Amino acid sequence: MKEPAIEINNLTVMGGGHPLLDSINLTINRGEFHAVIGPNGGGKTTLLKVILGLIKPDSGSVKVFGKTPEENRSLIGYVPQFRTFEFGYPISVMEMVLSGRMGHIKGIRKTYREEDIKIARESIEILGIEDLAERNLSELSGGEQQRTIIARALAGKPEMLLLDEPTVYVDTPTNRMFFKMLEELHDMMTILLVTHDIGVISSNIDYVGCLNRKLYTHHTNQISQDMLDSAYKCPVELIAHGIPHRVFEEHDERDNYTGSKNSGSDLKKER
Ligand SMILES: Nc1ncnc2c1ncn2[C@@H]1O[C@H](COP(=O)(O)OP(=O)(O)OP(=O)(O)O)[C@@H](O)[C@H]1O
Repeated sequence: MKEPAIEINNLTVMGGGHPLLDSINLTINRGEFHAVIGPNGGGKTTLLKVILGLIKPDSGSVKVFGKTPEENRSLIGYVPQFRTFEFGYPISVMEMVLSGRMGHIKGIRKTYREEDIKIARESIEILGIEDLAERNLSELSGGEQQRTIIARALAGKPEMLLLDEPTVYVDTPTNRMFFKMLEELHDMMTILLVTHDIGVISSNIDYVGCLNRKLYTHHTNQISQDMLDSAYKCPVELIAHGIPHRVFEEHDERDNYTGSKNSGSDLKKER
């Protein structure tokens, strides 16, 4: 029987007098890989923060592995947006990854134990960045920094990984490696990835949701133009099954877009 990792029912979150999330329903079962796409400001980060228990719903309910988000937050590994990190600090990769153990050390004096160091090393190995362990974070490439902050999330020994715009600062080859790595992580845990970049949606994702205050979940990893239209309200790039295979809708800049023009099968150009 399927065990829900996340169960969200009729969730509404208000901000500035408006709904930031409006009557959201979402179930993610253990072991699934979900992606939520949507435009900037569509509510993706807000959704992740509700799952983490950092933002309280105005109405509706959220369960994380059957309990409140606060009760089970330690089961979640959170990879926040890159811009929330200060990579200029003189801190090594190992130190950064070890900081992911903080929540697991009891007491006021936070001293890393041998077990913490062992788990941090394992996380570094999973991400394949052993060679970088003693390097300063500020010297690394965007892709290497990306691996480091994911290793930090893994150091908390999560059962689910939440990733917020994980590919913003990485180039296409790094993106491909990133998805290969996520595929491997998917064998170990449940994953929810949110992004405004539909180019990151790959064939190993089980379900795609489109979020723009309201959430539309699709039981497919193929994004259709209608799905995008409902979330973005304007023509955007469409990616077909598999990362390198991109399809673009014809887009006339002079058009004032008012709604759905093409179905997925009307797509014409291919690179
Ligand atoms: N505390 C708040 N009060 C009022 N409005 C807020 C609050 N927090 C966020 N917002 C607004 O809610 C909307 C959703 O923000 P959120 O960060 O969830 O979007 P997002 O989809 O993650 O965007 P991006 O892709 O740009 O990161 C934005 O318009 C933002 O300005």
